[in-house]
Amino acid sequence: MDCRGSDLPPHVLIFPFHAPSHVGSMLKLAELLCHGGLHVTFLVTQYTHRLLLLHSNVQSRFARYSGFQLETISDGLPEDDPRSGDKIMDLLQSFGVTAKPLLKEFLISNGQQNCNNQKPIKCIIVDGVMSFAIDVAQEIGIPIFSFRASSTCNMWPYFCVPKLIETGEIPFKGNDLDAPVASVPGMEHFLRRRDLPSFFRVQDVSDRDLQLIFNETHQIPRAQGLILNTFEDLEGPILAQARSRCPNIYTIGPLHTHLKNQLPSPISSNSLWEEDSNCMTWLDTQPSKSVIYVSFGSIAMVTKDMLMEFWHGLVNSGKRFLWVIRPGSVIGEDGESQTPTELLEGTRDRGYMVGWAAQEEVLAHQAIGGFLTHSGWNSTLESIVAGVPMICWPWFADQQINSRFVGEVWKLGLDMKDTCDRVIIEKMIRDLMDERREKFMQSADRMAKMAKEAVREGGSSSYQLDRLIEDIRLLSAH
Ligand SMILES: O=c1ccn([C@@H]2O[C@H](COP(=O)(O)OP(=O)(O)O[C@H]3O[C@H](CO)[C@@H](O)[C@H](O)[C@H]3O)[C@@H](O)[C@H]2O)c(=O)[nH]1
Ligand SMILES: C[C@H]1CC[C@@H]2C(C(=O)O)=CO[C@@H](O)[C@@H]21
Repeated sequence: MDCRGSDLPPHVLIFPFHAPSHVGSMLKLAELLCHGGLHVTFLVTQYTHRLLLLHSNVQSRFARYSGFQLETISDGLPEDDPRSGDKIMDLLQSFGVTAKPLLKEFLISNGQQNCNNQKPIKCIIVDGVMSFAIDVAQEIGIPIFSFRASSTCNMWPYFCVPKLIETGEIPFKGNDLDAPVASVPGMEHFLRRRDLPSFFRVQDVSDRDLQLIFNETHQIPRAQGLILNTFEDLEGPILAQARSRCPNIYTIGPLHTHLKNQLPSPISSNSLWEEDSNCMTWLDTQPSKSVIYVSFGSIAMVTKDMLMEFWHGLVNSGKRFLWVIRPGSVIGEDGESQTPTELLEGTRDRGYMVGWAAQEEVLAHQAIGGFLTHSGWNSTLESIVAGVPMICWPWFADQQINSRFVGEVWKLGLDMKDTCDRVIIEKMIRDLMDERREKFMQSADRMAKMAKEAVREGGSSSYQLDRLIEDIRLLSAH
């Protein structure tokens, strides 16, 4: 039987980069599209597939959608390669080379298959850092949308790179990272060199990583549209700038809240590590808003010295803390060093450490009063929705600019970039949790309300998601 002309729903391929949080947010998008009546094939690397089956609830969650399937592709690496966070840019570069021919082969063979109660794939949603898929889609003649997993405030400066070079603002002259940056429209009043995405801190603008993300960003307008995990009330002014380059932007975030609003079932877990649920029991025994939650996401790595600065700062602050130390995230960890007694005692009395937690649930817990974060975009959105003020310790990429927006534009917390010092950490924790708490809580409550409003029926993100689904239907019909 040939299903091409049947009234089956359009069939979309969703293809994320294999960084865990990109897979996580695009799975949320996949679930929203399935819920909206589309058929979805989700393409992940074999490595990610194995971890998803081991630690997430993807299989049970998607079992209710007959039109969903998980397919795999190679990332070209040996199975035992650690795929560690500090190699992420190498992984991104090599994936483009490996995956491009495989994607083409996959799409051609899908188009030749007989009907399996599904139409052939007629639309692609690809990660906004994998523009090779735009080439493939155009060669085959399939419409394609780009999904950039990071913030608009991160993406926009890449569009301004030619201007920044022309005005001599990059590469930076001298060592003053506090010098203002004038050539990113919409950010003139608060952007300093140190706030630009980390790849801008180069001696030479032909630097591989800056060029890589610059090129990826400049390919996005070739797609039919750009999907962003953000909402109009959060990034409106910068979205207006971005629309001058990408006129068709769908702002459908925060995705995790959007999903929860449409499917009031238990939280979707996209974990690639085993979640430690005991920390939730520990949190249940802590007073309201007394605990600072510490996590640096799925890519960041810290040295042992940094780890010790954080540990001293946390213990010396006298506050309770829940700290995620992801397996493999401490550089050179051999487990042999002696931990000072005062740290062990301070942790026993007031702390809890885990390898991985159910972060959305943690942030929503009544005991959480602050978040010491690396300012990854998903963590930032999750904190915003939970109304939890942040201390930002950006590690790389978009985190440097997200943290500036958190501290200076949205007034949702403190920016601690470019230092890792126990005294500063202790002081910032006290500021966030005690001295300046009231002020941060006011802005946090206000922004949390706007985020929830955006995904309600009639809200901006809800409207944009409907528009996206409708556009996919229209474009896939041809
Ligand atoms: O114990 C934990 C720690 C984290 N998370 C989840 O992991 C995700 C982390 O995502 P994010 O905050 O975006 O950080 P990264 O994993 O570092 O994400 C990469 O991808 C993001 C999207 O492009 C960028 O914004 C980041 O800078 C980049 O490092 C979030 O959904 C968290 O809820 C857990 O579930 N449990
Ligand atoms: C793989 C990382 C390099 C750049 C990507 C990014 C972005 O600029 O969109 C942010 O953080 C990362 O996850 C991506």
